[in-house]
Order: sequence, then C-alpha cells, then structure tokens
Amino acid sequence: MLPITVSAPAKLNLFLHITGQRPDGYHNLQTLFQLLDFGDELTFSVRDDDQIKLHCEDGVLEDLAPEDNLIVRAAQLLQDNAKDSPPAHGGEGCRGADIHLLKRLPAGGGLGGGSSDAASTLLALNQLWELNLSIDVLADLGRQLGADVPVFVRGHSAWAEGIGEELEPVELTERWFLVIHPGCHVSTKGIFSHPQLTRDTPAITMAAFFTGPTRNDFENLVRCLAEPVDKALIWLEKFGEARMTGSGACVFASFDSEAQAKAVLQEVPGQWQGFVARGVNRSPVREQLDGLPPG
Ligand SMILES: C[C@@](CO)(OP(=O)(O)O)[C@H](O)COP(=O)(O)OP(=O)(O)OC[C@H]1O[C@@H](n2ccc(N)nc2=O)[C@H](O)[C@@H]1O
Ligand SMILES: Nc1ncnc2c1ncn2[C@@H]1O[C@H](COP(=O)(O)OP(=O)(O)O)[C@@H](O)[C@H]1O
Repeated sequence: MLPITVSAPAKLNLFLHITGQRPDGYHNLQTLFQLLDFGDELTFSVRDDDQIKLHCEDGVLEDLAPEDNLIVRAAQLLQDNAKDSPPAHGGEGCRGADIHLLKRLPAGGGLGGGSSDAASTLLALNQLWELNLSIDVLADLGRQLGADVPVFVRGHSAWAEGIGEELEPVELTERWFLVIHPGCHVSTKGIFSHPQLTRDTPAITMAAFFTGPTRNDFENLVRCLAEPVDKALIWLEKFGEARMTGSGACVFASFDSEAQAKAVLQEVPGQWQGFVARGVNRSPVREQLDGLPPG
C-alpha cells in the first residue's frame, strides 16, 4: 500500500453559545463550525510491525509526550477497535504506521488542529489498513478522543449542539478569512472551568443565527485574562467584525475576496502570526479519501 498524504483542516467557530453544563461537567453548546482549506499535513505509511511512530520537525509539539499526542491516540484507538478483525492481507503486524506531521496550526489556538489531526488519522488509517469502518463508527471513535473530533471526521461545515458532536451539515457562503494568532495559549479545559464563564445563554434556532446577534461566550472572559487576544481583536476590528474562535486564542474576520483578506494580512503587526484561508463546506480530506461506506 502506497503512503497517503492528507490535510488536517482548521475550523473556526463562527459563533459559540454555552447553553448549560451537564452532570458530567461537560458543557452544552451551540456553535457553527466553518471548515477552512488550510491546516496541518499528515503522511501515513504502513509498517511491517504493529508500532505507531510519529515523526515531526524538531521543536514542534515538543512539550507533548508521543503517547499524549492525539494522532498516536487516534491510531491506537483504531488498532484496538480492529484487533478482532483479521488484517486484509493476512499475517501479523500490518497495522502499524509511520506518521509524518507537518504542523502549521498553532496548538491550543481554537482552530481544532489536534482534533483535526486525530480525525485525519482515523480516516487515513481506516483506508490504509483496509478496515472499511463507516463514517458513523469513525465519528464515534473520534468523540472518545475529543468533542471537536466528529466534525472533522464527518468533514462538513456544520451547526453543532450537545457538546459539539450533534452535527447538522450546512452550506455556507464560501468567504475568505484572515486568522491571527496573538501568540498566547488558552487552555480549553481551564477556561471551560472558569467560575466567571457565561454558561446560561438561551438556545437559539439556526435561522436566528443568520438574522440576529450572536457572540462567542468565551470571548469577553478571555479578553480579560489574555491581553494579547484583546489587543488583536481591537486591531482587527478596524477592518471588519472580528471574533475569537473556540476557546481562543486565535481571532478572525471574514472578507468577500482573497485579495481583501491578503491586503489586511500585509498590515498585521510583526508580533503576531496570521494566515488567509478560504472557508469550505466540505473538508479536503473527505474530498480526497472517497470510497468510504456511508455512515
Ligand atoms: C471550545 C471548542 C469549540 O469548538 O474548541 P477549541 O477551543 O478547543 O478549539 C470545543 O468545544 C472544545 O473541544 P475539544 O478541544 O475537543 O475538547 P475536549 O478535548 O473534548 O475537552 C477538553 C476539556 O474541555 C471541557 N469541555 C469540552 C467540550 C465541552 N462541550 N464542554 C467542556 O466542558 C472539558 O473540561 C474537557 O475536559
Ligand atoms: N497533534 C496535536 N496537535 C496539537 N495539539 C495536540 C495534538 N495532540 C494533542 N494535543 C494537545 O491538545 C491541545 C489542544 O490542541 P488544539 O486542538 O490544536 O487546540 P484547540 O483545542 O484550542 O483548537 C494542545 O494544547 C495539546 O496539548
């Protein structure tokens, strides 16, 4: 089997309302996931043993032990799930993989990079190991890795409820986004457990999103706790409506054209990283890995 190279696209949360907290501590939310055509890149090749080896550039994710990396965790979960079905080509040990990661998305940026890496791993190894698992099964495995993984497995921009796993695909006008990383990191777990987080926003309908005011319920709190996020939002607001994605720290604004977004990118102050990407309704990974049985 030849190696497979796939992308792991970023997401933006076009809005994010926290509507309550569940007995298990997780929060119910409403959000609109917008997939982007920009992300990490992963190359998978089958090993002739059963090991999962992750390779990435020196310094990238160096604080993370390999066994904690969502890529390795996704591959192991898939291995465990498939251990009772014989390998397609017979014999032992063709369910190992060498995985090369080109990391472009800032970890903990609210762009879902780790979750998308995990989803792309499930999708690519399902194909490479010839497991033939359905998208529903892969999305359920993804959910065990993180609330944001299923949307990347299903691979469509989506309206989400529950903890982010109840998904309804949406067709959004494909706009251009400028995304700025203000250089700080916001812990998702930490901010979800903050006593001052707004947790009681009334639920809205999808129609209300398109006509009424929405916000990101993390934004005001993160602005107070992380000054670089506040500064980046103030700067970006000069060019249009600026908002934070997920639990931060990245902020974004949308534009009608690539040229407009790139013109603002040129102006981004040197202390911040930025990129321009197109909003896409369908994930490039799902476009690439066709032939999966329907969920
Ligand atoms: C906030 C969002 C919005 O899309 O994105 P990010 O900012 O992480 O990109 C997500 O809800 C993040 O999803 P994800 O990053 O997969 O979270 P998980 O790994 O499942 O959970 C990390 C921690 O966040 C908390 N958590 C997560 C999701 C949720 N609906 N309620 C929660 O309370 C839990 O404390 C959990 O231990
Ligand atoms: N492959 C990975 N890429 C990025 N982060 C990862 C990965 N695997 C595990 N993580 C952990 O997940 C956390 C959240 O990462 P990420 O999904 O990029 O951000 P966010 O949840 O803010 O969108 C990181 O801080 C890191 O500790």
